[in-house]
Amino acid sequence: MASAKVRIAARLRPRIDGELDDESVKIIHPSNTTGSSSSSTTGSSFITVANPRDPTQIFKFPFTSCYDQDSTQQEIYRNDVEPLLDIVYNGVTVTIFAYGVTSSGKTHTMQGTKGDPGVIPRTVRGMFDKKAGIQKYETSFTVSYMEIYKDEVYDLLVTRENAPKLPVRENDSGMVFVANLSKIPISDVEEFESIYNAATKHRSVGSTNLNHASSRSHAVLTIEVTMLDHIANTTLTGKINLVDLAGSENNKLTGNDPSRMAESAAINKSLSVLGQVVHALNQGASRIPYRNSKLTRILQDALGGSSVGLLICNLAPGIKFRQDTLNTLNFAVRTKNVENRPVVNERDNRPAPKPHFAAAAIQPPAAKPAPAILQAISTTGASGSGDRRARPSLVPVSRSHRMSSVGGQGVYQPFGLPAGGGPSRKAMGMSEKIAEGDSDGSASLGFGMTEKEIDDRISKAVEAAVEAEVTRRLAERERQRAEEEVREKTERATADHVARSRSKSPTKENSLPSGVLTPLLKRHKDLDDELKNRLHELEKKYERGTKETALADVLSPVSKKKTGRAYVALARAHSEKGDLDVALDLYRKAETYVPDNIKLKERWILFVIHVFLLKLSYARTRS
Ligand SMILES: Nc1ncnc2c1ncn2[C@@H]1O[C@H](COP(=O)(O)OP(=O)(O)OP(=O)(O)O)[C@@H](O)[C@H]1O
Repeated sequence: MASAKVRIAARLRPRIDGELDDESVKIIHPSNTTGSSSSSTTGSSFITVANPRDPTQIFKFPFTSCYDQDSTQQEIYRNDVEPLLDIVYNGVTVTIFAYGVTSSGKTHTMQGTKGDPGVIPRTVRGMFDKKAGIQKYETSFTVSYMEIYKDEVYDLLVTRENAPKLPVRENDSGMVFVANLSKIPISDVEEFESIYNAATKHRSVGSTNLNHASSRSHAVLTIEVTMLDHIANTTLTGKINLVDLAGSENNKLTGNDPSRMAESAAINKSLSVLGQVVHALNQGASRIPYRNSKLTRILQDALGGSSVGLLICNLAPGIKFRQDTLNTLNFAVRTKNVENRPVVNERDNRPAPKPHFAAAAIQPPAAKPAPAILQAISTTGASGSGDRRARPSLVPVSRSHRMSSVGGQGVYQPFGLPAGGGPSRKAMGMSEKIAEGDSDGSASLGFGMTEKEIDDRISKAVEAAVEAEVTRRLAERERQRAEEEVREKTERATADHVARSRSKSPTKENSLPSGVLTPLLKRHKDLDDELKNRLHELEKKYERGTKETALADVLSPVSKKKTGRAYVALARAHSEKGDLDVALDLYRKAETYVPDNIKLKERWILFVIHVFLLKLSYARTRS
């Protein structure tokens, strides 16, 4: 299956007023190219950076596209962005992101100014220009625009006061998407510009020592093009994500106040997770930490996924940025090894074959398996094959979508649609053929049966299946009812017992006999430091009787898991000491942190039953 590496372009911005530039960052073009940028075909431009600690040592970074201080917005668009539009028009998702330290020129490159527009406005114009040359489809466009601010996603196309935090979700096929994000239809460039200009004002921007209009969020603009082919009855969906990342920051240089610091911490954390994702992909790690930040979850498709990626690295020339420049270039070097497996998003709009023919006793000739990349990809980024398989597109694709892997020589070769006639088409052919029979349903279909006989067989098979399903559901309902009854009884008994012990000793429920951790920690020498610290914290908190209420909501998934584990360990320790009520409560608390952990739920229910039975037998013995 053809793969495509993430393409890299690097751009050095000009020196700005008051900035000291010792010219230690240089763009070197091959002698045979004219102008300020290399074409993407020469591949021999490179960037040199002097080591900040030892200026005699020069680091060299070769990239296919390098742009110096005199490069223009048009050059970048023409060389690196415009060729990607054909890919979008072939039903593939393209993601372009601008990366670099704060004030390195990301927003200038992506957004630009009214007089000197950047990648975003040029891309939209280019998309509309290309549409005119495509007669085959009925084409429509939509725009969506979001920002990720302090690891929360907001819709930039709604007014700020009304903008709720949007959840990032995964559909049944493992596609990551932002729920409830608006998608506005656009019919021309002017319409786009009025929406975009208004929305950009909603973006979180603040002043720092390094940039008076510094982006405090990551912004993701998506243009989706839907192409309806009325003759073939298919829909092709191409997308381009244009991402202006917030810049990494050194708080000593930015002079950030406490509120800027909080923003800065979120920015630096998400960028560091981005680095970890790239590192893990390069290592062929079994777990890629996409889920550790919203940014990487949303960009999952562009890194090791099914879209085509272009990373524009923005560099600032000032002396004070030297280390950041090296960090950015090192990130670019690592990213250029990341491989994606682009797929074409095409949906067959023809009605599915009648279900009874599909399920019939007569089996149509076995269709070849669809080249659906979705079958082969890991949907969570956390599963374990270890290879660098593509992850799914950001596009939530309906089940009827046909996803074909993109063939061809490389990312920048425009490619045609895969030839028609996939399995669904074959199945369709079959049903069409059967439907040609006589209207009285008595025509022989060449399988030794009339259509009526086939229908009878199918009806019987369906009836039997329905009956079996009804029986299964009734049994399941009965089982759940019985379980519920046991649980209710147990809870009632436990509540009575707790109430009784409370009346005897009001503080007992929250008290933790000191030293309970010592034997536990001795036994579990393998507990890591973080878990140990967490246990100590919990012990203290428990002694103070602190309420857990909203804590579970604010922790990261990893912290929640660790806290859940810590509670389980404490619960066990208490259970072994015979403090069953305390243990019960701790299990319940553990469950609030990891509500999806079925094993824990089972363990908790068993424990509740165990306590209930113990108490019952104790009560019987006493009476
Ligand atoms: N190629 C360029 N030509 C002229 N000016 C530029 C260029 N690139 C950046 N600048 C100027 O440099 C300053 C910083 O650029 P910009 O705001 O785009 O940086 P940024 O990387 O987006 O910063 P932040 O991460 O803080 O948002 C701006 O004043 C911008 O106009």
